[in-house]
Amino acid sequence: MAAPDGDSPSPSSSSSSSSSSSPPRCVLVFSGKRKSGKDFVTDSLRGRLGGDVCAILRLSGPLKSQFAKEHRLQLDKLLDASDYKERYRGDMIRWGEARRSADPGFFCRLATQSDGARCPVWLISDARRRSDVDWFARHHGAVTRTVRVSASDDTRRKRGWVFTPGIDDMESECGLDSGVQWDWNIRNDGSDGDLDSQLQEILSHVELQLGS
Ligand SMILES: Nc1ncnc2c1ncn2[C@@H]1O[C@H](COP(=O)(O)OP(=O)(O)OP(=O)(O)O)[C@@H](O)[C@H]1O
Ligand SMILES: C[C@@](O)(CCOP(=O)(O)O)CC(=O)O
Repeated sequence: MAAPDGDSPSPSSSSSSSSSSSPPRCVLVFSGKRKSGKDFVTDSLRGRLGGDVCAILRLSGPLKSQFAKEHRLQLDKLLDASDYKERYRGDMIRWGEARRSADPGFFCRLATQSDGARCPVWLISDARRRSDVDWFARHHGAVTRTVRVSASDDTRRKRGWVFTPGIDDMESECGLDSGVQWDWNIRNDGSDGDLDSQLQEILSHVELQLGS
């Protein structure tokens, strides 16, 4: 994976950027469109691996937290799959892009400095831009793998997705439609059984990385 993201590594943004003394043993960077099931898939993987070894790190976590503070909004509702979040999505995208244009690694660095980053396995649940993928390649390249989660528009609609111009046709949703060679492509349209068999390969990889 290429790694030019333009932010200059500092002691707090290098591979020792987590609050852990040891760097992660395995980093999985997930991407997918709205309602493709990124959270569902990463929750499912963490459920199997266990919360003691595996943390879900959301790039949108520090973004939503700061956005909620500045705009006096309810953070818990921005974090779940609610209509409330969708109401503010456009504003959050624009707010985040202003930060990213000054420092493309801004949210990657914050997410990997959270408490969860003490775990040896990181599931980065929401890469949306090339700069996100490049940041992990640059700082944790040896242990980073990428996963694209897809679902048909029909499935996504059944999960509540409504095409919204200005969101679904912009970088936040389309920035990783091409240009990345995904290590795994997960099709999340069907039953739990279908998903389980696809996740098995990823779980085997993680277990190998952990040496178990
Ligand atoms: N395989 C599945 N089986 C059952 N329900 C699913 C499955 N995948 C996703 N869902 C449900 O679809 C909805 C959207 O999934 P999820 O929140 O994981 O998507 P997302 O890609 O994280 O979306 P967003 O980017 O909008 O946050 C949730 O209610 C989730 O529980
Ligand atoms: C503002 C934004 O982070 C919202 C992401 O929300 P979610 O991952 O769909 O819950 C999207 C973006 O960064 O472009």
